[in-house]
Amino acid sequence: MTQGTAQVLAGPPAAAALLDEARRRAARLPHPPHLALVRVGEDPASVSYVRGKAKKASEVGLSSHVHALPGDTTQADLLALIGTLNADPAVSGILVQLPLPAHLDPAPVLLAVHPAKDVDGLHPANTGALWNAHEGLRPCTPAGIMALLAHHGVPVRGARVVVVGRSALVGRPVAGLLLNADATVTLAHRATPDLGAVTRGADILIVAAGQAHLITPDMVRPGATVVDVGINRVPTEDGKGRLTGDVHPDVAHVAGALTPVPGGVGPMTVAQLLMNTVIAAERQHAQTEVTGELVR
Ligand SMILES: NC(=O)C1=CN([C@@H]2O[C@H](COP(=O)(O)OP(=O)(O)OC[C@H]3O[C@@H](n4cnc5c(N)ncnc54)[C@H](OP(=O)(O)O)[C@@H]3O)[C@@H](O)[C@H]2O)C=CC1
Ligand SMILES: Nc1nc(=O)c2c([nH]1)NC[C@@H]1CN(c3ccc(C(=O)N[C@@H](CCC(=O)O)C(=O)O)cc3)C=[N+]21
Repeated sequence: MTQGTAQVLAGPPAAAALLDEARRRAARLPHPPHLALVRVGEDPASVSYVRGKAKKASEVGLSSHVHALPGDTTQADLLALIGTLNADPAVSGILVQLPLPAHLDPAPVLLAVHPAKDVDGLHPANTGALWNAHEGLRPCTPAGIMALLAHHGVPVRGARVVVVGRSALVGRPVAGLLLNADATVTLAHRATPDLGAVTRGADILIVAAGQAHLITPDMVRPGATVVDVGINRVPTEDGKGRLTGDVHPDVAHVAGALTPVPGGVGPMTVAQLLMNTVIAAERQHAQTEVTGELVR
């Protein structure tokens, strides 16, 4: 049997287009949008992601500040910082990097971020808006996936889409965005019987399970578009480890198109965060023009 190789849906060129738009729109505002990045503790992945976000922010002309809190920060102290950032008119967007240390409860923290500054799109006001197709800030990875599909010309309207994973950060919101874009959406999770039978029904398969190589070639419809959201660190001989996705590399012989890891969804997440910061700043500016102040 001759096997094909899937088209690579590369993240960097699609992210560059999004970053260009963010840069252009930021330059039209009277002040550069400001992103407050809140990190608690020293989780190495979080340290590296937050550093990457701050670096990209400066590249598109946004200002940013990393609020690095010690690992033993109390819930009250974290909420107090968010309150200060909410009240500061110079702050356009606030991102609290997840996961938080185990002694902190993320739900009240996400609730505390003002919805107009919630550039992660995780406040219930924004998730509710998404599910009802109302205006709001959209979560970065899901919105980044939509931008990646659009950039590469993958049609969503009418497509049968299967999303593996139902987290608040990825699975649920990407399903909502796809539904809003007129896809027929199925959500699968650990209690889904015969996962392969479900995923084989997908024209577009989105995998956000956090399980290295969960999706094997037999689980993919020939010619399908596969979006691999998973970021799994696997050990290597040199001890440094390497990143791999939730999709087995051999899926490239079955799929029509496939996002790589790294270099697929990851760069879109960061670009969309900066786009969201610009959108938040634009809306705050428009509101200030009308009312003379930011309504809270
Ligand atoms: N590239 C990027 O920008 C980003 C990448 N990620 C990565 O994406 C992955 C998912 O992240 P996140 O959504 O936060 O993870 P969570 O662990 O919060 O959620 C994982 C979901 O996958 C489901 N799942 C896990 N194993 C299976 C299985 N064997 N069969 C079916 N469903 C399964 C779980 O089901 P159940 O609900 O039943 O437990 C759950 O709904 C991770 O690797 C993460 O690192 C995350 C954010 C951004
Ligand atoms: N409040 C919150 N919002 C998030 O958006 C959020 C979060 N918490 N916690 C963790 C996850 C994970 N996440 C990623 C961001 C960038 C890459 C990324 O840039 N990845 C590169 C590789 C990076 C590398 O080499 O380490 C790539 O895939 O090419 C990956 C993952 C955002 N998350």
